[in-house]
Amino acid sequence: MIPVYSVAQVRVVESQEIARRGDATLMKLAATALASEAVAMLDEHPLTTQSLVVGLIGPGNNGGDGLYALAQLAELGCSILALQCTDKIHAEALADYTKAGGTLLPLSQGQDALANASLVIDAIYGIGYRPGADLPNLPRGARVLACDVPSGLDAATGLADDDVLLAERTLTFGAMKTGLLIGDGPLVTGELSVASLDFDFSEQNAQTQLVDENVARELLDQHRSWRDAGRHKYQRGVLGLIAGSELYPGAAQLTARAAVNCGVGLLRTHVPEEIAGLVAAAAPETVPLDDEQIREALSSARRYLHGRGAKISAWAIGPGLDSRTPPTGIIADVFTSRQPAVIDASGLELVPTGPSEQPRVLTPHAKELRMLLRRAGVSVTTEEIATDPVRWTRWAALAYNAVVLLKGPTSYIVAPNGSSLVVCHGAAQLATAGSGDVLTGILGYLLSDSSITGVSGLQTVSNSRMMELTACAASIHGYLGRITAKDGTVSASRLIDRLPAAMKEFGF
Ligand SMILES: NC(=O)C1=CN([C@@H]2O[C@H](COP(=O)(O)OP(=O)(O)OC[C@H]3O[C@@H](n4cnc5c(N)ncnc54)[C@H](OP(=O)(O)O)[C@@H]3O)[C@@H](O)[C@H]2O)[C@@H](O)CC1
Ligand SMILES: Nc1ncnc2c1ncn2[C@@H]1O[C@H](COP(=O)(O)OP(=O)(O)O)[C@@H](O)[C@H]1O
Repeated sequence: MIPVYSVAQVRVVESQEIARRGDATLMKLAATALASEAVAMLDEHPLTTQSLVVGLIGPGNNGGDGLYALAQLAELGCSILALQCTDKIHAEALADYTKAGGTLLPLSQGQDALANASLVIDAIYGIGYRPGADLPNLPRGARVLACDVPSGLDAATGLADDDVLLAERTLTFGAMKTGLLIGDGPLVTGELSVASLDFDFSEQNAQTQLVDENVARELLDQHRSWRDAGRHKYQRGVLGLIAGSELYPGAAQLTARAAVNCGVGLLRTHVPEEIAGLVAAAAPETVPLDDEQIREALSSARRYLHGRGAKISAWAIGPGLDSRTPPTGIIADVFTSRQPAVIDASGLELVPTGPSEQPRVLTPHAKELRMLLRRAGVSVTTEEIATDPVRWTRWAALAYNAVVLLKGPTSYIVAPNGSSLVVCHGAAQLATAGSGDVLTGILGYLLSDSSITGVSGLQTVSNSRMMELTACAASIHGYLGRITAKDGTVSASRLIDRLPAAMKEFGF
């Protein structure tokens, strides 16, 4: 997990580190990390003067980082140019840069250089940014590496000015900062990484934890064993899907196909008779599940306490249910079980508030979260949710005693105890009908697989593991969106077609 801190916390630790190691040392360390990120982006071995790196230099330490990095890049062999974007400039860094043979021009004289640049380093403003500055327009297609924070983004609030400098990559210093992950942050940072510079955050409590793809891979690997290869399909895990209606016949098919393409041991589907044929045709691997069989599965799961095998390992409830005629009774029975469940879409209208024995993940988008909160007696607008998403998601987690995943460009995963995870940097094209149904299929599958949940016998899945698996599902979904978007427009069906390849990337 990558701990995330507020800008205020970063400032506190930064001042301790400056006292310990000195300002210039830290800036040079930051610059070295920035220069090597630039080298990685140029992807030229060895660097030649053909590569021109242009630095946009601001008035404070962020500009200082940029100048030191340019000086280092000159030593590595590429052409460099600094463009002064504001009246002030960091004097010591400028002296170092000039000593390395660097030229400084006013921004107004740099248009040709910007048009020819192999790479632009945005070192105008970092965490000292106040909204409302004049920011330069860059040529279309410019490749931008942001130093610490894209200029024009408020690293505390995540709000970006309209003319924020969009980055292909952002290298942030000291620690991951909240504003890079909330609001506009994920839309403007591009690929995001941290150069920790060995800052000591041991006296600070992280605001939340970021789960990126590498972290997701580690979390998924935690309970895998070579013995997994010996499991039969029931041991692997059976997912029970309660979904679909004549009104929304597609959603159940999408979730079913997604779970099947994830490689689920067995998928059993409870859908209305009218659409059973459609679901079977869309996912012939599935086996139908009627009311009686569900009751049998639930009772056999209870008997499991006395040694008999449970037939369903996890549940996915809600995609495409008609909220006017849902199978209320059978769903209420499932809610009394101890098998983990993911509950989405109209299923959210049925989930009870209060304590429960079932480990649950609710997956609302903002409007559904508002509905969940209303059902729990809390009145809030979607605008209020957007301003403080973690707070309102936690309210729902508390009211429903469940892990709640608030979906959107950034996914917030919050447990009743207030702990939270963040997943972001999925493709914007994931905002397409049915993509949430695909997510439900992925998460349902993860919850059903014993080697992923790490539970056996009488154990039930802890909320912290439910959170981790929810973050893994969101991470796989984000990755899936990105690889699908690479070679064309995105639809839920195209996402599903790409799932086997995406799952392989996560160790399946
Ligand atoms: N944290 C760390 O661990 C490390 C941090 N390091 C680096 O330090 C950076 C922070 O440096 P910083 O404090 O000098 O702030 P920075 O963003 O350069 O800008 C401040 C200047 O911009 C000005 N200004 C702002 N908004 C404006 C506006 N709208 N319109 C006009 N002017 C505006 C502002 O003016 P003022 O508010 O003073 O009037 C001030 O002059 C950080 O991002 C990272 O790169 C590394 O070196 C080492 C490790
Ligand atoms: N702008 C965006 N960038 C990245 N991911 C997004 C964006 N908007 C939505 N998503 C993701 O797309 C999915 C949409 O789910 P949902 O709203 O339930 O759609 P549906 O009900 O049509 O299936 C969620 O996983 C959400 O996190």
